[in-house]
Amino acid sequence: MRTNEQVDVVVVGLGPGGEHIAGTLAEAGLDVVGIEAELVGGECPYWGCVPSKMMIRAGNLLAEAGRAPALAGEAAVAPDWGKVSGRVRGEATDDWNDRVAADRLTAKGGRLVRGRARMSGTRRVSVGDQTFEARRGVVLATGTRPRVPPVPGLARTPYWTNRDAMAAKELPASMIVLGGGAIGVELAQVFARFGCRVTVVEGQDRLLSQEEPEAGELATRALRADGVSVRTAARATQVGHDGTAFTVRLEEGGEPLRAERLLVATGRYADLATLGVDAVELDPEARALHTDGQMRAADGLWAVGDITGRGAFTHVSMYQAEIAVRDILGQPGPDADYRALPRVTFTDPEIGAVGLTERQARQQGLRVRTSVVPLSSSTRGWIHGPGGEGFIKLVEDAERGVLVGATSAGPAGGEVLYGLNVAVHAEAPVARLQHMIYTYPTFHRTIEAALGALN
Ligand SMILES: Cc1cc2nc3c(=O)[nH]c(=O)nc-3n(C[C@H](O)[C@H](O)[C@H](O)COP(=O)(O)OP(=O)(O)OC[C@H]3O[C@@H](n4cnc5c(N)ncnc54)[C@H](O)[C@@H]3O)c2cc1C
Ligand SMILES: NC(=O)c1ccc[n+]([C@@H]2O[C@H](COP(=O)([O-])OP(=O)(O)OC[C@H]3O[C@@H](n4cnc5c(N)ncnc54)[C@H](O)[C@@H]3O)[C@@H](O)[C@H]2O)c1
Repeated sequence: MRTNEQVDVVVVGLGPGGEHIAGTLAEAGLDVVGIEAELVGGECPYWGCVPSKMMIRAGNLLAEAGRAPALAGEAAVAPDWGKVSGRVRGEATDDWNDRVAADRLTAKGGRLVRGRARMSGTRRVSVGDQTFEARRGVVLATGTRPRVPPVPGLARTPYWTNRDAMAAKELPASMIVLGGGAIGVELAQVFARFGCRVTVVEGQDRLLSQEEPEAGELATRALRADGVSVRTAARATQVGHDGTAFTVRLEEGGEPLRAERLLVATGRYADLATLGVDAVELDPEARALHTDGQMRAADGLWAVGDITGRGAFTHVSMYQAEIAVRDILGQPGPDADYRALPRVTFTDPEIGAVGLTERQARQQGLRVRTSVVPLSSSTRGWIHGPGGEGFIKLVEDAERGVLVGATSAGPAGGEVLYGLNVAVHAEAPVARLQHMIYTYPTFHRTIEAALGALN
């Protein structure tokens, strides 16, 4: 039987952004329905950030043990993927059970409805036989799905996406990774450290192609040091599977690549068509839902997270969620500001970046000064020895004398990034940063050297 119900707010998709909005608005006393097709919590805790970082923590331990002979003496380790998959299953994902997250929402006063929802009009959402009319409005926070490129043969094979990789109880003996972006490089390194023979096939001429060239070069060196075969500017022209192994033919010719598993990590897309956004006169073919600074996508409609195309990161989703909550509650607050958007690729070494790359800054017509200083030139980098590779790169808008972008790569590169994140966000004058006291002997002292080297 079809039912129609009025509530204050409907949140579609309960990943990091949607769950935060639904819970906070319910705590504020609104009548909130959160609709989730799969697991409350979304991609990040079950198939993304959390399990992948658990794997990386384990892989980094093995790598550190491998550095012991040069610095501290023999350290014997025997990699055991069972420990990693056991922790992912038991601690991170509760065996892919969202009971705790679902209870958290209801404890805050929100109502959870399970199912795949569609927009059916302005402030109207349908799921199964139910239609909800939202007095205040609807929030779309449905995230993204893996984009599978149209390589001939690929669709017919049992390829893996991030979800299969996160759930793997056993490690394959060999794996081809299609795509050398964040997912590709992080997982390639972890799997290689546990003994899997990995080949990364990246279409662009470097890994992490959206970051600085120096970042891609460092990632390539790091992966190769772990035994990963890195093929850049490589286009797959045919994929096959013979029941046991995958073959990938490359445009450049030669013997096809062969491996037990194939991981597709070639980016993600927002599925606006099945979400029915045409019911509110938005373009179902668009790459993302465009919003204004208060996360409004249309009358009575807000959107947050990956779906907005402003950076597919949990911290972006949470940041936008805070703004949407304020706006829905009628509280004033600043517009979303993406000038100092930080991101960290958790390879070893970590590669963090904030704001614009040098290329983006020049494309914006800025008069740019830059510097690149290796960590090895700092006392701490030299002390660290093996595993201490990294650099600081700065991008300054020379006209205004402020940093507009920076990259921090190295051990704890993502943590060192924080100071640069503040500098870009607060538009701290370079002249003031040059006369600050930097703790000795830290990795972040390299920032002082890089400020002095700007030209
Ligand atoms: C392997 C991997 C590693 C990552 N590592 C990091 C990291 O280290 N740091 C970081 O910041 N980010 C990382 N990310 C990205 C991060 O996971 C995403 O940016 C984040 O999860 C996006 O949050 P979201 O709120 O947009 O929605 P999502 O987490 O994508 O959740 C959306 C939810 O909506 C539901 N949904 C979709 N359609 C419907 C519908 N029609 N009706 C009802 N429900 C629906 C889905 O089932 C899902 O639960 C990683 C991603 C991957 C894949
Ligand atoms: N540490 C983190 O914060 C983290 C980690 C993993 C994922 N993520 C998020 O998840 C998103 C998705 O990750 P991703 O790695 O799938 O996407 P991505 O956009 O980061 O990288 C995809 C890569 O695949 C390449 N590619 C595309 N088509 C190809 C083809 N046919 N053959 C070979 N290469 C091809 C692209 O050139 C690109 O380098 C990321 O954009 C990121 O926002 C974040």
